[in-house]
Amino acid sequence: MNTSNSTHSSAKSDSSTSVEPLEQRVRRLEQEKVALEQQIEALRLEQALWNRSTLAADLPKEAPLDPLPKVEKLSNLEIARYGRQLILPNFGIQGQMDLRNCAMLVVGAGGLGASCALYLGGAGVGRLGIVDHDTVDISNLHRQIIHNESRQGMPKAESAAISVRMLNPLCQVIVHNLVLDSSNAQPIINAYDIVIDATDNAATRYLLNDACVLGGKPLVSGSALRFDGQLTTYNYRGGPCYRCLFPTPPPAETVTNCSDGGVLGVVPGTIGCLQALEAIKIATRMNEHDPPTMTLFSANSSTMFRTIKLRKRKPDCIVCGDSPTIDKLIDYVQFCGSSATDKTPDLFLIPFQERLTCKAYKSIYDRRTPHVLLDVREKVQFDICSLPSSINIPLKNLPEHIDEIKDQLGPQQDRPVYVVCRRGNDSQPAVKILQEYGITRGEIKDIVGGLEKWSDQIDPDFPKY
Ligand SMILES: Nc1ncnc2c1ncn2[C@@H]1O[C@H](COP(=O)(O)OP(=O)(O)OP(=O)(O)O)[C@@H](O)[C@H]1O
Ligand SMILES: [Zn+2]
Repeated sequence: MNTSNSTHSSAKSDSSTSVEPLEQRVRRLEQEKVALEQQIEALRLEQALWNRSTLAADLPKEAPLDPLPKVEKLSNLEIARYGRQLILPNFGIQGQMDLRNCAMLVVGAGGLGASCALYLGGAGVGRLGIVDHDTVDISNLHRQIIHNESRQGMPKAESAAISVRMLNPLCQVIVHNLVLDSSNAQPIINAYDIVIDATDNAATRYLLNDACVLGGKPLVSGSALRFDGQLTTYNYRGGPCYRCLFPTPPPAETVTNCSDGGVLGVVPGTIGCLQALEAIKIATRMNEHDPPTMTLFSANSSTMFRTIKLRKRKPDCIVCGDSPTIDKLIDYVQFCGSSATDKTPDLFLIPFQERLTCKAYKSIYDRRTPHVLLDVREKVQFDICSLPSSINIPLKNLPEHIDEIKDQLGPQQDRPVYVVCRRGNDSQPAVKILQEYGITRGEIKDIVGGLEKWSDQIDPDFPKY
């Protein structure tokens, strides 16, 4: 051991004193130049973070219709960066080259897309497209860790691209700051090898499914809500497409999003990581012969993960079957009854004369007119914030608690009842229920726009969540 070491070091010192051949010197300097250029690029990105407009202007905005240039050799910088995964058996140089030569599209830079895009960028995907139409909001940051406090109001696709480029300047990131819909999806999807569905709405799920079937792309799909998540790869190696499993969309009113249902931040973070893993496995052909599966995650259960084997594609599926009837993208807003941008639509279930504006309620409140203020949100929300002297009975429990309201109506049972909720949607069916029970001789009205509008129009100190 000692002997061999000393031989090595003496050989080294010999070579360091000898003159380096010109050709070798040129090669070495060229490599150093590339490494320095990459370092300059990383520093420039860091500096540009403080100058948003410079960086934003610099990001590629169009779908790259040119194919990703194929490389056949990793640079020394790449070998240093990806060393820990390069030494993995069954991954190695070939796996890294496969990633380097792969273009992936992450649709949605929200809860799922945040962890997914960061891990894909970090792993060394050659080209990463990021689609999102929305901007960064403070309420995103508990889970969408690709964004940060200083990027509030910035387009999410841009913010996500900055984070990925700062993590790994070798990954080419393409920003698609747009609503992906039938008019633009197909050429964008066709420009990538693998598509990741990190969105949150039915219209986009069906759109992505059909575009991936028509474009022949695997679709790594994830979802997360509250404490639960789900992961499936569609349209891959003879497995089913999303329509094979879910031929019709759920009724729009039964779909809950994170804003209404809540979500624990690490849940989409976990599913997003698994989506990145699935995409890496596809790109590098790992576990090629595994059957198609659906993985269910539940943070609340002791086992947490459950994997179900899926059947092959359905021969009678209208998009991936033997005789498909869908041969181009359709109107997914009409098909699903809701659009990608409908966050929480305002419902109009009762006539306007049976409703109160926030300003009208404020004057009733200021005049101290006797009344009952009924808050029909869930208790967990009522505990966050509430208006003074309101009573809390959640909408779903209302029929069993009618007597509690009657107790508040005064000796003549004639006090008006005003109903409030978070956004002015649940308060309307509550008014209908109270009317059916005929609980008061006074008026029954709800507050338009609910507590969110109260915060916007009356009391800016009232919290919004
Ligand atoms: N068709 C689409 N085109 C572009 N972006 C989309 C499309 N559909 C969904 N998205 C994006 O996917 C992301 C999904 O993220 P997530 O489920 O975490 O919800 P969110 O809208 O960020 O948050 P919240 O529901 O709390 O307001 C969002 O950023 C949304 O803008
Ligand atoms: Zn199908």
